[in-house]
Amino acid sequence: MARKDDYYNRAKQQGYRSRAAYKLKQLDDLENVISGRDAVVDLGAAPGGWLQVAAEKVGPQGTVIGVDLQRIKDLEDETLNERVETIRGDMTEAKTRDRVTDAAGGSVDVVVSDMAPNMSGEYSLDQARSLYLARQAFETALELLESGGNFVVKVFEGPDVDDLRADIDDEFQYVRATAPKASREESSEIYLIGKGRLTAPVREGDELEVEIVDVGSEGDGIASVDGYRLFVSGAEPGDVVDVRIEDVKPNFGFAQPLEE
Ligand SMILES: C[S@@+](CC[C@H](N)C(=O)[O-])C[C@H]1O[C@@H](n2cnc3c(N)ncnc32)[C@H](O)[C@@H]1O
Repeated sequence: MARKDDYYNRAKQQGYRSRAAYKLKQLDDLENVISGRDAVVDLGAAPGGWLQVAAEKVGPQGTVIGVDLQRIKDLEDETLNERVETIRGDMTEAKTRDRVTDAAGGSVDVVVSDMAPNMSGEYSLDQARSLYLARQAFETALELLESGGNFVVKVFEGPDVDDLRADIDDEFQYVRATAPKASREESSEIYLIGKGRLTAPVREGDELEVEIVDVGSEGDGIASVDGYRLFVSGAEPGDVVDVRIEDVKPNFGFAQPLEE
């Protein structure tokens, strides 16, 4: 196994602009964040290590939009560079977020953020700034992600990270926190991965009345809640039933009738 300091040398040898490139590779190995043909937004993208990895992963039919306060130089590899667009701006400003939304054409499959504040050396201040940047990235993800889309965000460990994690969990199928091997040993950064953006109008545990309008291939009743398909076990077309939501997937969910 490579020692942590070896990532710097490896990046040099393999033509990646930063050792951070290996963090995105490891996060993607863990949770399959980026697929071929995806449209990806990369926040805090300079100097461009994650951009290179994302451009490789999306393939010739995919696109990557990189945003940073710093100017990002064109990628040396012309084939990869064709998939990439860069925006110079501050993600805490509405005008930058508007530019990103325009460039994305309204929606994308993946939002990743490696944004980090300029370090003051005072941990509590740096941590609070990191959390603020992570919250900005989360807002951007909620605005841009398609149903089923994925989100990765860096944050420094500390107060209120659990709240951020819980908020991500509410909006995705699940959330996972991890510190990739390529992070420096002394680093207090973690990455939160939100898998499967939920745009469904219901959440696990909700109770509501639904009308069964169809029957599924396995005999479950099917209700429609604002166009979202809900499978209700033991119910038949025409029934009006009070149900509890048991499981919410991006494009359909499961519910159980409540006991009378
Ligand atoms: C750790 S570096 C990113 C490294 C990058 N993922 C790579 O692989 O090369 C963090 C970046 O976040 C950027 N950043 C910090 N605050 C930002 C903000 N408000 N808007 C946009 N970018 C920001 C910094 O300029 C810096 O380039």
